[in-house]
Amino acid sequence: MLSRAPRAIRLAARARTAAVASIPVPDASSDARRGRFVAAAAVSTAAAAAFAAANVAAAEEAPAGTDVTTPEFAKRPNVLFVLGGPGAGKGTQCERLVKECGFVHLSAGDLLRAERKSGSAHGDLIAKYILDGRIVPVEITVSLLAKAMAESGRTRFLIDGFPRNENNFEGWKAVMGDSVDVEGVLFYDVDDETRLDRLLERGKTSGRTDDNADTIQKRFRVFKEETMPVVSHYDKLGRVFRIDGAPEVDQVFKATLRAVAPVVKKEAVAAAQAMLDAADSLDWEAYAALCEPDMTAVEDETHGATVCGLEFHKFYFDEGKRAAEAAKAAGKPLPARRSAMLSPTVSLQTPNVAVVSYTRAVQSLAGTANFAETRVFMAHDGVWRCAHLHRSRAGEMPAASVAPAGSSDALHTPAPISKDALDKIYEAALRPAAE
Ligand SMILES: Nc1ncnc2c1ncn2[C@@H]1O[C@H](COP(=O)(O)OP(=O)(O)OP(=O)(O)O)[C@@H](O)[C@H]1O
Ligand SMILES: O=c1ccn([C@@H]2O[C@H](COP(=O)(O)O)[C@@H](O)[C@H]2O)c(=O)[nH]1
Repeated sequence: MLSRAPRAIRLAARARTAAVASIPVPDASSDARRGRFVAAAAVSTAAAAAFAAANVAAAEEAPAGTDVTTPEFAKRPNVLFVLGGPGAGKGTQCERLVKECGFVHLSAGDLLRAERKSGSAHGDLIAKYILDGRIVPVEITVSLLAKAMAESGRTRFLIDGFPRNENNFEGWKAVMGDSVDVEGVLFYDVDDETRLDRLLERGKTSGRTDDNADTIQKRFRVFKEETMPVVSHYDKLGRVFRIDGAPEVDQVFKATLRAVAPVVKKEAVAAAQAMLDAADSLDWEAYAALCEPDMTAVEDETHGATVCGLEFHKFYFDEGKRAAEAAKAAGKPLPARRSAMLSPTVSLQTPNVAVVSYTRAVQSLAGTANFAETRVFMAHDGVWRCAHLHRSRAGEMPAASVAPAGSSDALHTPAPISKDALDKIYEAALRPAAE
């Protein structure tokens, strides 16, 4: 479940990185090949095999049954690409997002500079490309990103300064496939003149070989000609969060927080849905991983009292499991339950506190019961946990008079919620009226 995700990502990325590392990297003179997706095709074949191997390995390590109701989205890391011309303030804003929202910041440029310094076999090549303001072969960059993502053990990333061109974009897709959710692009818009001033100023102390007037002009040209088409691609998909990066840093950060709010809200809804799935499948381990240890709760079962801690809730999981085992032993139909989240709204109190309210419709053969639920979530290092739950019964409908024959067994394993259904949930959850 959620707590296991980083391990699965680690396994997948380890295999991917190994596959990418084995791809020969052309030397700096073979520029004619760049931009024609040759590298991407090479990455693709190796990565496909690596992916299959990593996914099998991850599945083999999974405790039996824990994956039954984990929606796909809950297992995948979220990625926001951060783009903008050189000197637009990407790194500055990412640093603030790390501090205030628990994102992991991976600057492709920083990773390349570190790789160069590490004495890697690609060191000279990287140094030459950076000095020329050109884009380093995608095999190197993607493998560094995949490795860093895996090593972080986390699931919420800002990938800064990447993808820099179409070839980068194809290389990323070939290696990452559907294993991550790219939420979109944070795009910092700042005119050339301002950025040039900033970079020349930064160049006085940065020690960067490319913070000089000559290389800066080359970088500006590469940005316009190669990176802007990637931004346009995401623009057409409605996935560019455009931010005016010209005002002072604090003001830009306010706009940045507004831009990331939909992504943050989506995560909170996903955490709530994962809790419902865990409850339906009586998966205590998964449920507990989504709770603060001192979670408070008011629900019909507490008769108006506020309970604190997890023991109260664990009782129902333990008893539910016992009832299921007893039913199985007696050859009776297994009890089954499935929850759907209806009309969710999310209110972000801070970037790390979200109030998720919805109607929970619980289906079982005994009938359908609706509950009004509110869950308050807190994020630590980008991981959401429930700090408070309020549930009230909101309506009930008795069982349909005729249940389809044999349906009880089929229902025992609740079907994972579909991507389409989730998209609808998110659409509803992210309506501005929720604020
Ligand atoms: N809003 C701002 N107003 C004024 N200066 C800024 C602002 N944002 C960043 N800076 C300064 O501009 C310089 C470039 O910022 P930063 O390194 O964040 O840009 P970047 O987009 O990451 O650049 P690059 O792509 O070249 O790495 C830094 O010296 C930074 O302190
Ligand atoms: O994906 C990438 C990112 C960076 N590069 C090279 O590094 C420099 C500096 O990048 P910054 O984002 O400004 O730190 C860039 O001009 C490229 O030469 C890259 O090739 N691919």
